[in-house]
Amino acid sequence: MTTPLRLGIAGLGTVGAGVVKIVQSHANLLAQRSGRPVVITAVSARTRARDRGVDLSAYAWEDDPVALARREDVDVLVELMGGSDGPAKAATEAALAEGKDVVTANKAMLALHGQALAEAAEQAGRVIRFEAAVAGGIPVIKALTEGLAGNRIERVMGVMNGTCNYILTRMESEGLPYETVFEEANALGYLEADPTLDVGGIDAGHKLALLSSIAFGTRVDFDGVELEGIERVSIVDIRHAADMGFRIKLLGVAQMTGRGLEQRMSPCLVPAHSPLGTLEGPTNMVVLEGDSVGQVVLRGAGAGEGPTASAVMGDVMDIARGCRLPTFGQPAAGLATARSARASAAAPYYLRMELEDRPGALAKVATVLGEAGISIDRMRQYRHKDPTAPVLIVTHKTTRDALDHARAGFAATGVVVGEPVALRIEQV
Ligand SMILES: NC(=O)c1ccc[n+]([C@@H]2O[C@H](COP(=O)([O-])OP(=O)(O)OC[C@H]3O[C@@H](n4cnc5c(N)ncnc54)[C@H](O)[C@@H]3O)[C@@H](O)[C@H]2O)c1
Ligand SMILES: N[C@@H](CCO)C(=O)O
Ligand code: NA
Repeated sequence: MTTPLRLGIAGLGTVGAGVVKIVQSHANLLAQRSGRPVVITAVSARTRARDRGVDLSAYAWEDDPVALARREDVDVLVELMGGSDGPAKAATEAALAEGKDVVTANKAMLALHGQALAEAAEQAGRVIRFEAAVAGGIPVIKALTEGLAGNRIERVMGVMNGTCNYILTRMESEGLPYETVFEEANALGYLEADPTLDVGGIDAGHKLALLSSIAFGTRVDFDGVELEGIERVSIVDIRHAADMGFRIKLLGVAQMTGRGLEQRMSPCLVPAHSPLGTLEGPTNMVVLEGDSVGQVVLRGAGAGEGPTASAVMGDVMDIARGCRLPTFGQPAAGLATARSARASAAAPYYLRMELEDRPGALAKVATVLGEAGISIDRMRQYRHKDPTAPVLIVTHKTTRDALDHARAGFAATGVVVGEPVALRIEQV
C-alpha cells in the first residue's frame, strides 16, 4: 500500500467541517485520483464538545493548533481557523518549520503576511496553497498559476465578496435601502464577525491583493489597494444606474501600467447585460485577461461549506499527487516589490447631482465639464417636485484628475446643491 497523506485540520467551523465531510465521503475517489489514501489524523478547534454533524472519534484531538501542526503523524496542516495573526499564523509557521505543507483558506493572513510565509515555505522546501482564500470554490488561483502560466496577464477583475453582491442585488430587486438589507444579511449569518471586513471592501481587497501578486509577479501589497466599501451606495443611485442600463457592483480591478501596479476595490457601474452585470446574490465572478488567451470569465460560489471545502481539497489533492507549485506562482525571492500607483486609466463616469432649478443652471454645469475637458455622452433630468432638480450625466472616457477638477468647479457654480455622486463605469 502506498503511503497515505495525513492531514491535521485546525479549525472545525463551516469550512473545517466541510473538509472532514469530503475526506470521509469521498475516500475512494481521492485515493484513486491521487494514487494514495488521503486521511485525517488529528483535529483542533476551540471547543471539543460540539456537534458539528461529523464523526471525529477516529482522530486525535489537540487543544492547541500549534501542537497539532507539530505532530509527527501530520504531513499537511489544513488551517481553517481564520484571523490574520494569532493561532493561524503561529500554526502555519510551526508547520513549515517542522517540514509540513500548509493548505489554508485564510485570505487575511496571506494578504498581510504572504511574502514572509512564502519565503519560510521555500526555505523549508514546503508549499502553501490557498485556493479557498480567493473566490471560494472558483478555481481562480489554479487558473492563473497553471492554465494561464504562458500569458502576460493584462488585467484581473472580480466581484469577490458574496455578501456585498447579495446586499447590492437585493437592494435593487426589492427597492430596499442599504441599512435594511444589511440587517437582513446579518440575520442570515452572511456577515463576517466584523462586518466592516465585508461591507468596507477589506475582505475583497485581501483577495484582490493575492490575485495581483500571482498575476503580476509582485509581492502581495494589500496597502496598495485603493479601498472603498458599499456603505455609501444608495438605493437612489442603484435605481438611476439601472435606468441608464447599468448595475452597481463592488468590483476589484488590478492592472500593471507604466506608472506601477494599480489595484482598486470600489463600487463601480457595469453594463447591466455584461457577465458582471448579470451576477446575482452571493455568487462571485472573476475575469482574467491574458495577452494570448484574451478574456476568461469564471463564475461560481465564493463561500459556503461545500464550495470552500471543495477548493481546500483541490489543494490537498495537488499535494497528494506531488504537484508542488510556489505559493504565488514563482519563487518568492523573485517577486518584485510593487510600486503602487493611483488608478489612472481613463473611464466613463456616472454623475448624479441636485441642481437649483433656475435658468442657466444646467449650462453652468455643462461649462464646468467642458472646461475640465470632459465630454457628455448622455444626460437626463427628472421631473421633480422639490426646488432642486435631479440630474444624471454619463460622461465619455475621462481621467480622475479631470473629474477632480470638475468637482471643484461644481462647488463654485453656486447651483449644484450638496456633493455630486461620481461612480466609475467599468467596461467589461
Ligand atoms: N465560511 C466561508 O464561506 C469561507 C469562504 C472562504 C474562506 N473562508 C476562510 O476560512 C477560514 C475559516 O472560516 P469558517 O467560516 O469556517 O470559520 P468558523 O468561524 O466557522 O470556524 C472557525 C474554526 O476555527 C476554530 N478556531 C478559531 N480560533 C481558534 C483557536 N485559537 N484555536 C483553535 N481553534 C480555533 C473555531 O473553534 C472554529 O472551529 C477563515 O480564514 C475564512 O476567512 C471561509
Ligand atoms: N465574507 C466572504 C466569505 C468568503 O470569503 C464573502 O461574503 O464573500
Ligand atoms: Na478559489
